[in-house]
Amino acid sequence: MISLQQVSKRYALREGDFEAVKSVTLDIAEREIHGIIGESGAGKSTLLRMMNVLEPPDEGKVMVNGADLTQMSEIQLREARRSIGMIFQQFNLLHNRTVSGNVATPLELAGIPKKERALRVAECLRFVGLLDKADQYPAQLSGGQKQRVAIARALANHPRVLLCDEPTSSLDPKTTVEILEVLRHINETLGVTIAIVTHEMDVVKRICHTVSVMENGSITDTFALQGRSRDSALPLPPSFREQLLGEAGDA
Ligand SMILES: Nc1ncnc2c1ncn2[C@@H]1O[C@H](COP(=O)(O)OP(=O)(O)OP(=O)(O)O)[C@@H](O)[C@H]1O
Repeated sequence: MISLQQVSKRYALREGDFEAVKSVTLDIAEREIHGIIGESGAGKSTLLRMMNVLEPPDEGKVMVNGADLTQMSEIQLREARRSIGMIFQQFNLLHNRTVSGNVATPLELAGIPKKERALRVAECLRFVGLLDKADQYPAQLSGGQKQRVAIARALANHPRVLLCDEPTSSLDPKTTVEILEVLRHINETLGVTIAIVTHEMDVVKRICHTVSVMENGSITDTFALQGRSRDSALPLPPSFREQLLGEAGDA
């Protein structure tokens, strides 16, 4: 479903080029929840943002749902991105629009007629349990509620893929669990493939089927959790693997 083939990303810094992602190859199967875990600065967010070419790779291919995003024109890319939703740590809501206005935004951009739009907004808000907040503004909501709005917005165009960049890092433990359950529900009931970047082991243990460990711009390990059969693409167990597999049974 998502296939990164030897993707690299360099940033030009005053002291020279810095390679944030170094020739990474990664395949995420349809309906999988794949975690990308690693320390701060490892390149996780950069890698995730390459999956919808929000960050264009300097080298390599990005295939999503059989199409090569790196070969697309801006117009084709805009169309392809409709099937790839994204959520962020800081929610990225529009503060001057109501909850329903936020969820309606991608539908407006896609040219969906008003009546159909209103029905879809209500459907998405019902899905995340926030229909009663439709007319409120983001400032009136808790962090967990804001992330639910962001999720509803990401679902509006019926995506096949959802990219999550540290979606629970601003939330308390109880709200984190609630949001992860929403993501699991999306995966199970809508069949959406999910890639989730996190530095929290608990996030991976709770919902991921497979996980990649990132260090210094490279993936050093990829393996399956929760009894899912997906063999490691790379040898040898570093500490993340031991910690995750050692306790995965309790998850
Ligand atoms: N636009 C940019 N310009 C220059 N350097 C960047 C840019 N974006 C990211 N970097 C650098 O690339 C490296 C990887 O960043 P990235 O945000 O992908 O890491 P991360 O693993 O997601 O870290 P964190 O968990 O702290 O968000 C970091 O050293 C970062 O400083």
